[in-house]
Amino acid sequence: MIHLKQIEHAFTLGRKGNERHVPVLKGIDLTVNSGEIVTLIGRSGSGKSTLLHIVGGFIRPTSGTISIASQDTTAYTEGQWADFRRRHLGVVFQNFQLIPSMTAYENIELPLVLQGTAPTVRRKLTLELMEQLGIAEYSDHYPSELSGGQQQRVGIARSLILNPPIVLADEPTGSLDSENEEQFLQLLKSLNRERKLTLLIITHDDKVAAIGHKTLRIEDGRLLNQTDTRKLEVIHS
Ligand SMILES: Nc1ncnc2c1ncn2[C@@H]1O[C@H](COP(=O)(O)OP(=O)(O)OP(=O)(O)O)[C@@H](O)[C@H]1O
Repeated sequence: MIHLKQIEHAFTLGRKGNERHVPVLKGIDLTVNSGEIVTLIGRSGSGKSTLLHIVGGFIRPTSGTISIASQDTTAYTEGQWADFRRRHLGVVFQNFQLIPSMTAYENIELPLVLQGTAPTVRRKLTLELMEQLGIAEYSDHYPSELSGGQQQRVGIARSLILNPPIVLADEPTGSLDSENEEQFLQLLKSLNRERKLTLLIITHDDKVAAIGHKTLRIEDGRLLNQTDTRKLEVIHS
């Protein structure tokens, strides 16, 4: 489903004429199969976010190839990536990125509005998903009126509303307490089971890493070992 081959990335720092290239990713090969949860663990600064931003098309790698859902996205323009993301990818960020002036309901509905979905269909889909994620009662709440755990659920609902087959999550439990973290991890596991959602999650938290069918460790821009913690068949049975 996601195939990265020999991805390298260097950031350019410094003024023009005096630039420095700082290599951050140094030849990453990564495969995420359909219906799999892959967790990527590593220290701060190891290159996790850069890698996820490359998979989401927010950063163009210096070299290497990217293929997602059988499409070679390596040379996509920003416009092509935006279109591709709408059809294939949901993205959950650590700080939720909810729009403060919109209610929970409006935040979740927004991708459907932008897509031009009819109001009655929008309402049905949004309410159904809020019900499924246990946030229906917070419909009229603004983000500032929600707890961290509730905001995170709104964030994931918004990333799921267009029913993407793949979700990318950057430190999704970073600001949750342990009880909310546990609930959120259960939610991700059930979405994986019920919707066969493919998940790529980056984290520095062992508890989050443990929900992966496969856990990869990144160190100084290189993937180290690959641990198949459990077999997919066992998880899905
Ligand atoms: N836009 C940028 N310009 C220059 N350097 C950057 C940029 N973004 C990241 N870096 C550098 O790339 C390296 C990897 O950063 P990245 O954010 O991918 O790490 P990370 O593993 O996600 O860290 P954290 O867990 O702290 O979020 C760091 O040394 C960082 O300083």
